[in-house]
Amino acid sequence: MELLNSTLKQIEPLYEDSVKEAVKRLDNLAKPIGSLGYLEDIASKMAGITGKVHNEIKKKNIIIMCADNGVVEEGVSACPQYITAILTNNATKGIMGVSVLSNFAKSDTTVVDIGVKADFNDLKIINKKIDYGTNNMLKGPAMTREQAIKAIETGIEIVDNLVKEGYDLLGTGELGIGNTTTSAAILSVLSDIDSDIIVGKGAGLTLEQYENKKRVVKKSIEVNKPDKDDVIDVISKVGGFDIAGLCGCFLGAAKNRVPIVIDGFISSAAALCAYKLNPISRDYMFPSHLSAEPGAVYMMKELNLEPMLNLKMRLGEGSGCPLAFNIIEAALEIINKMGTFEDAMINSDFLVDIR
Ligand SMILES: O=C(O)c1ccc[n+]([C@@H]2O[C@H](COP(=O)([O-])O)[C@@H](O)[C@H]2O)c1
Ligand SMILES: Cc1cc2nc[nH]c2cc1C
Repeated sequence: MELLNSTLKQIEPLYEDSVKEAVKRLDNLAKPIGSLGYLEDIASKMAGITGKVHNEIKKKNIIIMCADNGVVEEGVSACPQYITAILTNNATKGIMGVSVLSNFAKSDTTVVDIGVKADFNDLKIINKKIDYGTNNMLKGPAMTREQAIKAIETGIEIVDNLVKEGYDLLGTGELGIGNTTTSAAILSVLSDIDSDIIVGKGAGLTLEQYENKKRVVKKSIEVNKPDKDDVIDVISKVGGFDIAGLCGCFLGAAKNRVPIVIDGFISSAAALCAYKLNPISRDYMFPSHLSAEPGAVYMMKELNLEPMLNLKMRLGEGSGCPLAFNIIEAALEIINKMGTFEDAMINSDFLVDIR
């Protein structure tokens, strides 16, 4: 609890002076004011994070938290539980969606076993297992309060280490069969929105399975009665180790003043938990895309963030992060390299006075 508490205390707002300075420079560039839209917001937010108008990304990393969910025994996913272990094992082999896109964006990945129901012999998978999956939240709390805190602190530690290694742009991803169910439950509790309009088909469900998933989410909330004002209570009762770990990543990134990208529905649930634990942590978040999962739009509303892209993606894994990395780096190129109106005038001094 000490690491979580100290992290929450150390999170500070953006450097407003640097934001203002960046906006001033952007307004002076050779373009109509505001015409580069969201790219300008990204560039000025980056200035607020680092305290510098000019920024350059040196090393990028996507943290993939992998965990199993006990609620899968209720038939909430199209996939059997062992798929989580297979996906986790393949996440270090360069063939998964996130791996390919991450390589394309010249990013690294960090694969963390925070609670998969299997053991791995691949040393590239970081073993931070809290337990072999959570308990079935339909029958009681998914995990203990201590486990939730330990998982959040694991995420903070992973980020602390990556920052020490020189990573200056982070992404968040996950692998975990059943985690769209836990994410929907978390969002419903934290937002007071009826879970029926949040629950989606996740990795794919028949209509009958979908109706069952809605029942399971609603009943799990009824059974556990999570306290919406106590985020740790919500995570421990209806969350997962992956969401808790990613929540820690968002808090750790904010503490270290490092930008961190949100991927899809599950990653957004973790971001929302971090935001509720310390609202300032949101200043360090960049939402990559709007997941096709129906609850994703409510996640963004609750966070009051606007995703950069809408590609109808619903893969998870962190697959939206490399795309956002490219956009963030493009925004930095603009503020670093575009000329001002003054530069444009100097370049044109061969013209006779046409004013
Ligand atoms: O992040 C998303 O937007 C997203 C939407 C649908 C599915 N997923 C991925 O699919 C898995 C969860 O789906 P499900 O149906 O088992 O809850 C998990 O491994 C996620 O990475 C991810
Ligand atoms: C079934 C399946 C679920 C996934 N969740 C994230 N990536 C995935 C890839 C597959 C193949």
